[in-house]
Amino acid sequence: MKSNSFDVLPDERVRAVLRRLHGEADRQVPGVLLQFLPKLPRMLLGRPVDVPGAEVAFADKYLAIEQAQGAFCYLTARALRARTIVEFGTSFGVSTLWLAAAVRDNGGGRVIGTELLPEKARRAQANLEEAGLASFAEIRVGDAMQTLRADLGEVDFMLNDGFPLRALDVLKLVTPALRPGAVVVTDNVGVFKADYRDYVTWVRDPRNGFASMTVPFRSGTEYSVRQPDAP
Ligand SMILES: C[S@@+](CC[C@H](N)C(=O)[O-])C[C@H]1O[C@@H](n2cnc3c(N)ncnc32)[C@H](O)[C@@H]1O
Repeated sequence: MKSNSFDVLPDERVRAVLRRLHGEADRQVPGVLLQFLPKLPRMLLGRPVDVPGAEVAFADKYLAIEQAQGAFCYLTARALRARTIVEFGTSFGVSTLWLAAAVRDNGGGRVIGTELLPEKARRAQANLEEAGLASFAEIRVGDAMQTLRADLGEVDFMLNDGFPLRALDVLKLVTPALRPGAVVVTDNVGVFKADYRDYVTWVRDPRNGFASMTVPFRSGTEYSVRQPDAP
């Protein structure tokens, strides 16, 4: 049977906004691939490609998680009964909408999103409002290494979807706030293998308090669970 990721969402208003946003994101994919073309030789040689300031080159691009990943995050957050979710990398808010819907359907709470670029954060806020989810998300504008430094509360779920360069630093910053059993989902570890090598090595080292594996979504998604006996 053909899967329809949007079917997991009970609210047609949220489904309608996400359908539009995923459509726009999908139409940008060929342009994004073109932008990556010059980096292809480095990727094939197993070298890192992320560079400081890369956000600016993708300022008009969604770079969103795919629909199935959105549904997977929504269902995971529902299963965890997540009330507090941290998101590194909000962009135009596609993942934020999936997560805010989960928080609302769990009875309330907040998604703490983070976006470096103010215009992207503004668009994400407008999309949350259109979906009726604005009161379940707070988008912090600026570098996640600063904006996630305080006021997180006890975190049930984290989507680590900023650029790879900062992924491990941001995870280390948020880790003390993760409750036992919290889940961390990190997109693109398969595509940006070299960029995420240190991240994956760290999160899979049991001494750091996670159990972790790659889930075979198109781009390779690392799925990590904070262990109850974590240090
Ligand atoms: C892959 S996109 C996020 C896509 C989004 N999660 C979605 O599914 O729609 C990554 C985003 O992280 C933002 N970003 C990169 N580095 C950042 C940083 N240090 N702090 C906050 N945001 C950052 C970029 O501007 C970009 O919009």
